[in-house]
Amino acid sequence: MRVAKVHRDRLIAESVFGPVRLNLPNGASTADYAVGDWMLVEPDTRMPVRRLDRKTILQRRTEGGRAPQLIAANVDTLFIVSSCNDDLNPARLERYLALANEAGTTPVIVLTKADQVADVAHWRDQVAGLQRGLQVVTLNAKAPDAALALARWCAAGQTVALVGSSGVGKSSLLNTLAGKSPEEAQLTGSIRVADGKGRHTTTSRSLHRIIGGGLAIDTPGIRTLHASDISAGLDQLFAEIIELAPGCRFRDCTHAHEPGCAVQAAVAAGKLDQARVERWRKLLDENRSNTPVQSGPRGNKTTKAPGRRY
Ligand SMILES: Nc1nc2c(ncn2[C@@H]2O[C@H](COP(=O)(O)OP(=O)(O)OP(=O)(O)O)[C@@H](O)[C@H]2O)c(=O)[nH]1
Ligand SMILES: [Zn+2]
Repeated sequence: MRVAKVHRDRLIAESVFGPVRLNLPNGASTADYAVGDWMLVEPDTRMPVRRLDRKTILQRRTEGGRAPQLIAANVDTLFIVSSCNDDLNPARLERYLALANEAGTTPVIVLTKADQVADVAHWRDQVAGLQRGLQVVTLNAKAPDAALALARWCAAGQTVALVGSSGVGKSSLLNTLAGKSPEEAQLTGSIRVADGKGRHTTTSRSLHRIIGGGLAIDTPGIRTLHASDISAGLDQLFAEIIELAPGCRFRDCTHAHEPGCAVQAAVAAGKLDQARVERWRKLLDENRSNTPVQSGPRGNKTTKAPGRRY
């Protein structure tokens, strides 16, 4: 079965027979499970036997949170949704890219509301350089052909997740991917679930079947994202800067003020955007101050992560 919804007190999974409420053993926490998890379940008791190893895991730390909060598991592609308008924010998109990289999912930037602008290339150009090899799709989230534009990531066996700020068109896009008109979406936005007592309760759904045969996970509630617990994901995001560092005169160069700095030289030569370097530094600092490091023999002490320099 595949976990479709994680509530504080219960887990709903999709089985070949439809949605099923799982029974967790005493003391088990639903917070240990993520939407998208694959579970072996004992059919009679509906108790989990085992959670299968995760291929990818999207997670983030909430303000003051002791453990990262699981967002979604086994996501192949993360659709990072933004719109062709002035709300488009490179720093915010870079946070989502770092999240995707760290999780092991392939990020795709989806720019909605392309039908409302004359010059789509202008908006595409603003995001294309945010990561090497980054895939960018521009579309109208409400038009049926949006599903076609994203079809290569939505085939059977594929799982996508959607993230992005409020109002960028995630719900619209999800409905289009699911092949639903807005009226239908209103009616079918929730599913009926049989609980242990044979009653039916209605719950909003997080795992959606989409045309093409894949599955989509929506992620309501991720309004703001702060970088934390990221390591390789940042190096991948800012590869063009990281690769310059060996050319600096000092091995512990901070690329801020040192003589012989290859990063500053690239900025001066117009090969690297100063704003991009500043965002990189800010994200590194943010990640560092939000990431507790485990220390001590039992790993129960939390201290600030040591400064990491390139
Ligand atoms: N013209 C046009 N309108 C769009 C597009 N995408 C979304 N909209 C409209 O923008 C508004 C917000 O879209 P939603 O799909 O509700 O956005 P959301 O990201 O789900 O927002 P939250 O539910 O707040 O997270 C709605 O009025 C949509 O009809 C698009 O590509 N083109
Ligand atoms: Zn340097």
